[in-house]
Amino acid sequence: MTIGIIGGTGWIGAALGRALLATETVEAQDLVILNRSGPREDYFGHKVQWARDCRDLVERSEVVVLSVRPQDWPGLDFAGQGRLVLSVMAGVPIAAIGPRTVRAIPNAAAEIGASYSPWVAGPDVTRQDRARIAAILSAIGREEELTEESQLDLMTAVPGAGPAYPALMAVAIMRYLTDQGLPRSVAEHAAEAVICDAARLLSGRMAEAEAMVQSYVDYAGTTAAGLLEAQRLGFDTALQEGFAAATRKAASLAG
Ligand SMILES: NC(=O)C1=CN([C@@H]2O[C@H](COP(=O)(O)OP(=O)(O)OC[C@H]3O[C@@H](n4cnc5c(N)ncnc54)[C@H](OP(=O)(O)O)[C@@H]3O)[C@@H](O)[C@H]2O)C=CC1
Ligand SMILES: O=C(O)[C@@H]1CCC=N1
Repeated sequence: MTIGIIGGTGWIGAALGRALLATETVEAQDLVILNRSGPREDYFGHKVQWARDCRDLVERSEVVVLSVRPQDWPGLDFAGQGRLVLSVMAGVPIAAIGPRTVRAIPNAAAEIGASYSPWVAGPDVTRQDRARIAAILSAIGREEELTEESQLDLMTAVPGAGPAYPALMAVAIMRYLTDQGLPRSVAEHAAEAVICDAARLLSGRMAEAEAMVQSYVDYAGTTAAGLLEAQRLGFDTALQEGFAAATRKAASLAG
């Protein structure tokens, strides 16, 4: 299968291109890249094809990945020519791209093969197309087909943000500890212990998240004191409002 990535040197496009090569989902000679800044001799240790423009890329590709920023989409001289298209663009609807389009929302954990990439298929996407899309997205992590395109704005707002909200929490943890006089290095270790290590207890057990919070509250110790005060001051409300603002922004990108 030949795969072309428009935006293949960007944050998500490069993570996908690198993963497709690393997992041998595509051979280097079957990967076609287009960007704004021009060809590079080396693409993650491989010699790939570089397209002159969108038309050239589409002609050389069986599957075309669209990975430019939403604001660059209107200026892109793109015609799918009936090809299977995988768009990762936030906010750009299937109707604006073409009926044989799958829209997916990956996240930055694609860099380490740990993205969650929900996707929705357009009306002309076949069963074989779906299998191809699943194979491509599996190179960067887990994929899941959803039924409604409107669900993708929610996916953009929440899992699409990748490590952003955990990073915000890490910053808060480190600021609290350094404000109390701890060395920055110790604060970093403590934040990593919470955000990266302890949170692994939830892996594969998200259905138990509410019970986990409740078990700390019932324990009535130091963690309960902290959780209850954070909730009283609007911890949950602030996150709900943040997610809602991100969802509104995703919905507004369609113009
Ligand atoms: N970043 C994220 O966490 C996520 C991003 N997305 C979506 O993925 C898409 C890509 O985002 P991201 O990778 O972050 O963006 P980047 O800005 O990192 O990458 C954009 C890419 O598009 C290329 N490009 C821009 N304009 C053109 C053009 N006219 N012709 C050819 N190539 C062009 C750029 O080339 P050059 O480098 O040469 O300028 C670059 O390779 C977006 O639509 C975004 O909504 C979805 C989920 C998560
Ligand atoms: O922050 C952003 O705009 C990108 C697109 C989707 C998620 N992250």
